Formats: sequence, structure tokens, C-alpha cells
Amino acid sequence: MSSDIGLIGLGTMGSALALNIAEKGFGIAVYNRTAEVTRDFHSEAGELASRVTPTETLEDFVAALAKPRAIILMVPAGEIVDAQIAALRPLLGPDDLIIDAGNANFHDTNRRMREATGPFLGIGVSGGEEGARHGPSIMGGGDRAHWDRVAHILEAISAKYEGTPCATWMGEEGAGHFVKAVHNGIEYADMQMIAEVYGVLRDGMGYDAPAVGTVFDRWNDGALKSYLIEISGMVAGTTDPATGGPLLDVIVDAAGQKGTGRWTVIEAQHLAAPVPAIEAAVVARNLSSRRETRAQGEAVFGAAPTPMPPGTLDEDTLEQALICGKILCYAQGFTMIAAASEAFGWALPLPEIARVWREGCIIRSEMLNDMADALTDDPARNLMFAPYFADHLKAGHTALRQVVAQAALHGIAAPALASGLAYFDAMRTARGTANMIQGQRDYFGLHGFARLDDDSTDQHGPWAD
Ligand SMILES: NC(=O)C1=CN([C@@H]2O[C@H](COP(=O)(O)OP(=O)(O)OC[C@H]3O[C@@H](n4cnc5c(N)ncnc54)[C@H](OP(=O)(O)O)[C@@H]3O)[C@@H](O)[C@H]2O)C=CC1
Ligand SMILES: O=C(CO)[C@H](O)[C@H](O)COP(=O)(O)O
Repeated sequence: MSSDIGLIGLGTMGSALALNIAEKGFGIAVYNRTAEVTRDFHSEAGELASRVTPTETLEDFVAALAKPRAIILMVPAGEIVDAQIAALRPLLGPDDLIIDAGNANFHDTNRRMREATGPFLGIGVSGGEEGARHGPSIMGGGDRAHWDRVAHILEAISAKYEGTPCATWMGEEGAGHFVKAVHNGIEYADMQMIAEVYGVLRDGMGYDAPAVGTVFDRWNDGALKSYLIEISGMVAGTTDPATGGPLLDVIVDAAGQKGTGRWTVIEAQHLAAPVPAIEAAVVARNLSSRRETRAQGEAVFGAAPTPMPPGTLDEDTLEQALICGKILCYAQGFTMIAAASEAFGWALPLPEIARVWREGCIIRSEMLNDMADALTDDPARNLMFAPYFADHLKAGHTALRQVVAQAALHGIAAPALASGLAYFDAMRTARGTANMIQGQRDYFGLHGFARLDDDSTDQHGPWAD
């Protein structure tokens, strides 16, 4: 019998997604560049193997699919996707649908849609291996009619929040991959802020890794309840089988990255959308990889972190600071999505985006449900101004200020928290300091400025004479 859907790329995500699809009752044909991987996958599929059709040539793969065909690509982003599409298209009929489910740059997805000689969707899938296997969050983009053809499968395999599928069509073109990139940008900032608080606990307050784990575990019962806090607690609490000490203490402090955070920041700059916490997180990852330079710096200037006198900060202050930092980074991410929606004419559904992020994805958290409510009330309002989050910020910004100030005083780098605080302060300063910049620009370049008493932009200072 022909399979309902096909999947190419049985790596970490593809194999988990294929099993998820089979488990939900769909027949799936699979193909992988390395045939041995396909054979192993099928032989290890257990009772799901009967719904999986393993194939070893693209021709057999295509022939195994019910028409019109739907094929998921789960291969590394970039040229590999283009090559896979080029190999596949000549074997397909005009109505056959290709779905790129990897972390593509949305500009590539836009281009692929323009160039496509048949139906094409770009969907963002989040949740890592576990999410792919048991329910990811799915952000779709492309022609709505193409999404509707496979929505029943994607909704069935997606995570559910109180029964509601976390799978939604976000808009035309590369809208799904754009939303996934911003998701990852927020993920970077959220992770960075947690790492910075870990730094304060470790270097400022002298906590060992298991004690840090206990703090995160406790916070996971409160407003910070989230997958990232949960796994941070588990990571901090894990013992290294080789040394018997904390595993965290032997992990190299250089963060990897595959590019989605960087794409978010580059796009934010194009859109002139302020996302300083995400930018700080990407910069921190770049800087973390320069281990030799940091070691040289420590040799020249002495080690930066110095312990804080007892009582300088407490766990509750850190928790409040992290709550505020998190709100501010999500506020930035959502305002960037709103800016893109307008710039690209996409009508991105902001409340729906918060809803599909409530379960399945890496940034899933309790707070996203409140964000969905706030964005439903007013999608155009910056989240930090929504009463629920404004109350959190009013109650907690002093704590954020204390943490950032004490971190700075004790040489502990906390760039994402600091940039979150600067964003908060800038966003509540009605009379800022850009009047000086406008004066400077006019002085050296006659660029003109608006006056408070006359808003035409072609005013000049007396230096113009
Ligand atoms: N890992 C994660 O947590 C997440 C990953 N993603 C995205 O999903 C996609 C897949 O990631 P992941 O599963 O982690 O990657 P893996 O490295 O685990 O798997 C890559 C897959 O692509 C195949 N492949 C690699 N190169 C080629 C090629 N040149 N031609 C054909 N097939 C090739 C591999 O086949 P072979 O066995 O022959 O090497 C393998 O099946 C990426 O875009 C990634 O960014 C999205 C969300 C989460
Ligand atoms: O998309 C993901 C999670 O949502 C992937 O795990 C991605 O690889 C994470 O990004 P990076 O590797 O740059 O940390």
C-alpha cells in the first residue's frame, strides 16, 4: 500500500519525526543518503516498522508514496536542501509537495518558493529529538492550500497544549522559517540569561554545580517554570561518570551555534527592530569560542570574577531579575516579529505564535500562556506594557538592576541581563539622549534635525552658516 507521506534524512530529527508520524497511524516512506542508516532505522522501529517503508533509491522512495505526494526534507540547511530538491523534482508530478522542515534561512525559503516548479512549504520544527519524537512545535510557511493538504498529519504529530495542537500556518513564503529563527533567537537569549545567573551563583556566590541545580529546580516551580530552566537544573545536577564530580565543571565553556541566532540578529538589523538581548546572546556565544584570547586576557588583567561578600545578593533577587530579563527578551522577539509582519506583508499571527510555543518547543514555558493572553488582548502592544508583565517588571526591575550592578562590580559578565535592563530603561525614558546625536549629525554632515517646537526635519544649528 502507498505511504501517506515521505521523509528524507534519517538523522537526529528526521528519524524521530518519522517514528512520530508512524506512531500517529500514518504510513511513511523513508530515504536516507546512507542506505545503512535506513536499514538500521527500519530494523529498530519495533512495532512501528509495519508502517514504515524503507527505500534505498529516490526512485523507489517516490514510487512508494500516495499521489499527490508529500515529502518532508530533514537535512542540514543550505546547499544540501537545494541539491536534494534538484534531485527530487524531476521524479515528481506537478502537484507533489516538498516540505523543508530543517532550520532554513527564510530568505532561502523565499527563493525556493519563487523558483519552485511544484508545491513547496517551509516549516520550522522545534523541540529537539524528544520533541520530534513525541510532539514538536511546528511553524508553517508557504501557500495556505499546500499547508492544508498536510495539516492533519502535522497537527497529529505536534505537541498539544491542553488538547490544542501546537502546529500553525504562520503565513506566506518563508514566514514559518522566519518565526522559527526568531524562536531560536529568543532561545539564545533565554539560555544566555540562565547561564549568566549561573555565573553569578558560581563565581559571585560560591555555589557548586549541584547547589545551582537545586536553585533552578526550585525556580521551576514558580514564574520561571520552563523547559530551559528544567534542563538547566538537570544539567547542573548531573554527575560526570568519568570523574565523579559535576559534569558541568568539565564541559568546555565555548558555545556552539548553527546560525539561526545570527540570522535573527542580522534580520533584526535590516528591520531596525531592537533585539539587544538576542544580540548580546549571539555576541556572548561568539566571544565564548575565543578561549585562547580570554585566557590571554586573564593573564594580562587578572581573573575577572571576584567573590561577592555574603549577603550581597540572594536567590530571590536573582529569580526576580531572571523573570524580568526573560520578559524583556520575549518582548523584543515579539516586536521583531511584528516589524517583519508589516515589512513583508505577512500578517503574522502573534497570539497564535505564542500559543504554538506553549508546548513542544525548546522555549516552552508557563509564561508563554500569559503572553498568548496579552497578545490576544492587543497584538500591537509591546509585551512589556501588558498589565501582567508590566506588574512583573515594576516589582522586579530593582532586582534586575541589583544583579546587573553587582555582577559588574564583581567582574562577572552578564551582557544579556544588562542589555535587557538598558532596553527597559530606554523604553521608559520619554526624553532620551538622541538629541545629542542629531546635533552631532547636523554639525558634521548638515543632516538636519527636528525641533521640539517645530517637527519639520530640515532644521539646522547655527553652525550651518
Ligand atoms: N537537532 C536539533 O535539535 C534540531 C535540528 N533542526 C534542523 O533539522 C535539520 C536536520 O538536523 P539533524 O537531524 O539534527 O541533523 P543530523 O546531522 O542528525 O542529520 C542530518 C541528516 O541529513 C542527511 N544529510 C547530510 N548531508 C547530506 C547530503 N549532502 N545529502 C543528503 N543528505 C544529507 C544525513 O544523512 P547521512 O546519514 O547520510 O549522513 C542525515 O540523515 C537541520 O536543518 C537542523 O538545523 C531543527 C530543530 C532541532
Ligand atoms: O533549532 C533548534 C532548537 O530549537 C536546534 O537545536 C538548533 O541547532 C539550536 O541552535 P544552535 O545549534 O545554534 O544552538
